[in-house]
Amino acid sequence: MDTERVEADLDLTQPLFSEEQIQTRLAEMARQIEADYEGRDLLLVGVLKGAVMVMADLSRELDRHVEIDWMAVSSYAGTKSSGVVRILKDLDTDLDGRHVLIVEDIIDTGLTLSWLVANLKSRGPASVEIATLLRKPEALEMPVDVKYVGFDIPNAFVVGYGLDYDEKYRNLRSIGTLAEHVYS
Ligand SMILES: O=P(O)(O)OC[C@H]1O[C@H](OP(=O)(O)OP(=O)(O)O)[C@H](O)[C@@H]1O
Ligand code: HPA
Ligand SMILES: [Mg+2]
Repeated sequence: MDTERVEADLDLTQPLFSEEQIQTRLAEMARQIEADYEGRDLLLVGVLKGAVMVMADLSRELDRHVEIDWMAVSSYAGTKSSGVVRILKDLDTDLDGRHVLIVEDIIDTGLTLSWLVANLKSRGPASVEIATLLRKPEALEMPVDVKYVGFDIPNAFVVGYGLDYDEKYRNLRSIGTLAEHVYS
């Protein structure tokens, strides 16, 4: 299967958001972010690897200067959150006095982001907010205060546009739900 084109896997997914729907929503979020951070420096912190596509498109939609940095944290094995968050790669940037906007692909249980927000807040930033493309309200286990949400989605495993199952499907332009028999 790995040698076949990624579209061959599309029969395993149900479409949820098209490329166009994603880009339209990101543009709306960008307008909000531009207004809210007017006159203030802004540091975008992307969470590897899932947020790569959101960061690329959201940051280019912003009509202003931003800095971009990355963290890699991991809590997932397969389709289940382990609840234990590890830093795999830390920021290169000192957060002292900075306005930080975390850019994420998805908030599922909230374990990753609740941990990450607390971690970044301990570094003396002026502010820490979250922008996520997707959120699963029914899956939330830890409360997370999210300022910018693209779409609230049902509690099913989704792939595409950065989101993976077993490191695959990240390069799909659209987002779909993965057929349950693939991972159960
Ligand atoms: O709200 P939660 O239940 O904590 O889940 C959300 C997190 O899980 C995914 O990352 P993952 O750990 O799979 O790493 P990846 O981005 O490299 O795929 C996703 O990108 C979020 O960071
Ligand atoms: O639904 C999901 N899909 C892919 N990765 C994820 N990480 C948390 N939730 C998800
Ligand atoms: Mg993942």
